[in-house]
Amino acid sequence: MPKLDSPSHPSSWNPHAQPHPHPHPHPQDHDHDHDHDESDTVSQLQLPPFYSPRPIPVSRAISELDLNSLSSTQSHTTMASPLKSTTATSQFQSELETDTSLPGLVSPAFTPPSTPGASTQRIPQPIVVDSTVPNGGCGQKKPKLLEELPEVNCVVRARIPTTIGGTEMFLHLYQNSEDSKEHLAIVFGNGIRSTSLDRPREGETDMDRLIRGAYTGRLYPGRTSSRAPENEDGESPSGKVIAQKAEEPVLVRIHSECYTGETVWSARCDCGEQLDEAARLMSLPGSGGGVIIYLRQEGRGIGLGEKLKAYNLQDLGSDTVEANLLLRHPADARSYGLATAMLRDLGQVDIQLLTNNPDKVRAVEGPNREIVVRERVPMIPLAWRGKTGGIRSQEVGGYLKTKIEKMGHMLQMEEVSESLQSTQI
Ligand SMILES: Nc1nc2c(ncn2[C@@H]2O[C@H](COP(=O)(O)OP(=O)(O)OP(=O)(O)O)[C@@H](O)[C@H]2O)c(=O)[nH]1
Repeated sequence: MPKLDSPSHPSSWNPHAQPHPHPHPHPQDHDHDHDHDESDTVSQLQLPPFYSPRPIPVSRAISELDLNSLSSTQSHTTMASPLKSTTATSQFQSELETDTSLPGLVSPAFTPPSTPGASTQRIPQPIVVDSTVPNGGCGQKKPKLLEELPEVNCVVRARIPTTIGGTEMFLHLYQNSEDSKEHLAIVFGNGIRSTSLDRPREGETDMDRLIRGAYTGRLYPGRTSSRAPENEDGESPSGKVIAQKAEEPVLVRIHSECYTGETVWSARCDCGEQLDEAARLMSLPGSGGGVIIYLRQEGRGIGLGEKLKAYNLQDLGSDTVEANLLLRHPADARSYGLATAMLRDLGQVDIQLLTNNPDKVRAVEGPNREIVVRERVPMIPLAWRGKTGGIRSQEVGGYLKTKIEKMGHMLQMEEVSESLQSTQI
């Protein structure tokens, strides 16, 4: 039975407490997939005193960063040669191929942002990764994983026509053996099915199956059978369904909930933009579709309330990692075992992962490499690519800088520097 959530943080603080070297994890995350060595991180940090964070405004703190001293060659991707993606869509592929100045594999160089009219419409090139070898393009850290994957069960799915060029997706809602949250799989493509959803339930009727989404083909008024007629082609009169490409790794994004970035227009992070961009790529004609695993681990697993406290600490001068530690949480309290189990349930074992986070690559592969990440597609902020609609703020610049410097995210630092310098609040 799913366990109920319980507060993960003591209600009272010890004003003399230092950031805890082994902070109490989020209840969902007791498998400690994520192996940040917090004690190391804490000892390396020049943390402000608990009750007296740096008494300077965050905007000034960021503008005072020594941007020139930042390494522009930081790289975690050291595979020997760029391999052309086997999975990119025809449009995706042609965008890549026409871009003759595409970045190299090791440290992709991107168009400096913020030059009006200089938009190149580039999209990031997939990078081959291999977690079984050192320097395989996904960091060195071995995540601590549960020995067995959690159980997951897709209880319902429904067709959702989207605002993204009329493309349709199927929203799958899961229950699991680890927590009581409603984790989701957003599936673009008509060939991807959930094994647990399709499994017959004792005593259910065809109408029960139709209502919980365990049908083939399409629903229409008056339909009574959960099995589609043989000749049904899966097209709807109003929507576009992306056809999955057989035998090719599907594009996957594992996304953690961010109420602030996805719902209330926060410019503190790039979460909303990343979700939109993942959906856009999976909606491209010929893309083969894709899966967004949407995990309810708000605030890197510490919950919304604690994240809001962390934002106040950030306004008082801490960065995103320091703020978590000051609140006695890990820098990152997330795990990805549920994502691994959900992807397996959806029949996706070879994947192309949209991420900059090296720990995600290793963690989603699971304790016995139940999933294999074949390629990583970097998530380059739109603003850095000269695209419109990208998030520009001092806060997001500082946030990305910290993710690169302290969390090992595979983005180039010089781009953050340029982005920060050109920021208009
Ligand atoms: N604690 C904390 N969480 C934050 C902050 N800003 C964003 N988040 C959370 O960070 C998470 C971002 O998750 P993702 O975008 O899936 O992943 P990521 O680790 O950034 O890696 P990518 O795959 O490269 O995007 C979400 O759960 C956000 O709510 C912050 O300042 N503090």
